[in-house]
Amino acid sequence: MTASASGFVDPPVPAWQRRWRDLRNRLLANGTFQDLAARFPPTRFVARREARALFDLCAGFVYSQTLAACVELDLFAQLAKGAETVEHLAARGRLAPAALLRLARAGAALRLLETDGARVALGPLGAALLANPGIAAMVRHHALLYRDLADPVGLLRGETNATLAGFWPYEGGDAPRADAYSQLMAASQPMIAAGILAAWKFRRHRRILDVGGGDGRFLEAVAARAPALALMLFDLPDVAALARARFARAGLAGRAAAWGGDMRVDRLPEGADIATLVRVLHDHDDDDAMAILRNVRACLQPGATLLIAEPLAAAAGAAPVGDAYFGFYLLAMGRGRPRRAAELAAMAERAGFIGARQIATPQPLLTGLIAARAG
Ligand SMILES: CC(C)=CCC/C(C)=C/CC/C(C)=C/C=C/C(C)=C/C=C/C=C(C)/C=C/C=C(C)/C=C/C=C(C)/C=C/CC(C)(C)O
Ligand SMILES: C[S@@+](CC[C@H](N)C(=O)[O-])C[C@H]1O[C@@H](n2cnc3c(N)ncnc32)[C@H](O)[C@@H]1O
Repeated sequence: MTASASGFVDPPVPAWQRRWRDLRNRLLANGTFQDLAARFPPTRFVARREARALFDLCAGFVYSQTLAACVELDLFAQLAKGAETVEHLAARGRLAPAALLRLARAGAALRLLETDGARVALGPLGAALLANPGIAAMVRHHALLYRDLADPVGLLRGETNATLAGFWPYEGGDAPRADAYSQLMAASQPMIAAGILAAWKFRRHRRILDVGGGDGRFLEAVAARAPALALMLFDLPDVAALARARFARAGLAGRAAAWGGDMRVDRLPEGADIATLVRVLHDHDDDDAMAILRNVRACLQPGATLLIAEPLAAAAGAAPVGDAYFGFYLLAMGRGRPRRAAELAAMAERAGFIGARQIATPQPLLTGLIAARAG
């Protein structure tokens, strides 16, 4: 592994791969080669696939906004029970029928919807979205992210006053905003919890401490799977108060407790045999992430388990999610970075954990999982 000036760690590229990359790039950047490849039957398929991939990158924002329009008009929920006529959907959305049909055709091209021109039904991706209401919440939330990304170079230069940073006011205490971001996290948490619960058996533990546990949505899901487990949560004071309210509503007050404070410096509650950091470390720059890991280690007995769950950089089959999506998301948020599994494992070991290893999850696109033991 080699560390660059920015602190990012990349495996070295072998010399033969660098030579092949240079040759490939010289060919691909040559217009005559492209013309020939597009006409020559054996390479035509690849040429079309690459052109389509590049077009999709050019048009990605338009596709995202097609999805945003469907979500804003609540089309997926309206179609949950079956197809509806273009006229009916147009009237509900206060659109001209021709405008609704334009959206339906765009949605059909993106597999979100299906239409025969008179009626509109869910497409396979629209149907999948219905099962995960957190996706629609994220699509709505992206209005903030895309505003900040209107000038991506300005954002990279640190010249943009990013609105997303104001959505996540970790410093300073702001109860209404903590409520807003905790609602967004709670809406998307079931997708994350499902992956973690499929990959790790919580029944074998006695007491869990969820650090940066938000409003307790993750612990509520764990509690249903492990009925004997005692539940502890630590988060900023305004958020810990939301967790207490959720535990009371869910009838968990007898087995759950929440503490408020700063997880980087304040003493964490002791006695857990498993501590979890779910979508927490990537929000923080390296010094703070190390402070959190050391603080978690300090509250655990040797042998206790640490689970880190977050989208990983360079995840097999999901590389753009970590490095492109979360790379820019966290830049707009003003701190943190996506990390590779090996980086997180090395950081956990520097903080006093041993045996750090990656655990497979059913949807690496949504969350990666690292397990380690307190040394
Ligand atoms: C039935 C027939 C005929 C065939 C079946 C064929 C078959 C088996 C098909 C598979 C169907 C299937 C199981 C589909 C499943 C689809 C799923 C699970 C889709 C899930 C999609 C999830 C998405 C799009 C998630 C998006 C999440 C986002 C954008 C999350 C953003 C998170 C943010 C911004 C977090 C911020 C936290 C912070 C601040 C960084 O810490
Ligand atoms: C992205 S959210 C994840 C919440 C939850 N784990 C989930 O996955 O839904 C990060 C959480 O860390 C909390 N947090 C951020 N900085 C903190 C700090 N210094 N001390 C305690 N909690 C903090 C936030 O309040 C928030 O609830």
